[in-house]
Amino acid sequence: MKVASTPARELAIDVHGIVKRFGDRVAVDGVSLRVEQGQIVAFLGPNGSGKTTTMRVLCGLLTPDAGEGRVLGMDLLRDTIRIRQEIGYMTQSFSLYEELTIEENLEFVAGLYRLHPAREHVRRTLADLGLTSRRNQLAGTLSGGWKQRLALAACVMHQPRLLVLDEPTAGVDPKARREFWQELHALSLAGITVLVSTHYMDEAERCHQINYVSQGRLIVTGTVDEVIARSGLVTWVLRGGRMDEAERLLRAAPHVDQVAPFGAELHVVGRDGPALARVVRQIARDTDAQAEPSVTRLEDAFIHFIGRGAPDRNGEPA
Ligand SMILES: Nc1ncnc2c1ncn2[C@@H]1O[C@H](COP(=O)(O)OP(=O)(O)OP(=O)(O)O)[C@@H](O)[C@H]1O
Repeated sequence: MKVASTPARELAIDVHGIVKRFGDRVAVDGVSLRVEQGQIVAFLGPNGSGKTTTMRVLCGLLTPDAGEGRVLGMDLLRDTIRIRQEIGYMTQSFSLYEELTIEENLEFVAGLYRLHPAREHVRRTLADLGLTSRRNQLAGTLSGGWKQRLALAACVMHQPRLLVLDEPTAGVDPKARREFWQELHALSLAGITVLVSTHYMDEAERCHQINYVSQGRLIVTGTVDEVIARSGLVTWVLRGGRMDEAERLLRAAPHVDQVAPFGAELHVVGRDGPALARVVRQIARDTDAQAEPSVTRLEDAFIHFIGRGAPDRNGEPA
């Protein structure tokens, strides 16, 4: 046993070369990933890029066609039943019994998982998720945010070590989304590893690790800062002056990869820093605008990665 190579923090996920095919379609294409225990990990990418399939393979719900690795210290290929017992999975269309109360829904789930004593598991889960005062409310009368909180309660009641959430906040208002993310961070602090797919940049920015998926491949992995740095992009902001004209000139200018209006500002992004600076300063002068360098945002980095998308294996446009 090589003690010296033991990582500082235990790895919840350590997989290599994962491939998953559906017929001729390669949904996951050679994914390798390491995730430390207790991290919140985002999967981003266009619809159909393989986020859900990747997460399903990683939590033992789908068997990969190739690849190997360990999840929660167990063998991804041999220990799938044991891995599944340790995961909580919230699908895109989580289902609740609308005609049952919050408490009755959780009692039902406790029965499915054969949790004993069920009453105690339900009581603890209601308290942990801030649902106790609403426990007698019918699920069908809950707002989107509370329904989603109940769905989260249902998938953490059996105390999983790995939580898999497939676009959990789609259609939920900003306040409820923020509260939901506070819950995820509390779970993370308790040592639970969270895999979450999302299309929201602000949610990605709340994660310890971001994975950008395109056509089944991991295009980039890292922290927010690492992902932005890997894009190699430089950003300038223009304000004041004749913005319509500035935008038109910038779109036609060399060394400008992206131009995006934000309120009264234009964000201009490119890869060649000195060349971009020259172009932006000239156009700012010509349009009576002020120009200054700015911080590259995650969204700009992703738009850059989308544009570069990996070669398509499935014969569809990138
Ligand atoms: N059970 C299945 N049988 C056949 N093809 C599938 C199956 N599940 C997924 N696919 C295909 O695999 C590819 C990846 O799908 P997946 O659902 O993983 O993408 P996604 O990034 O999660 O998409 P979305 O953002 O729309 O949820 C798609 O082309 C999809 O049609």
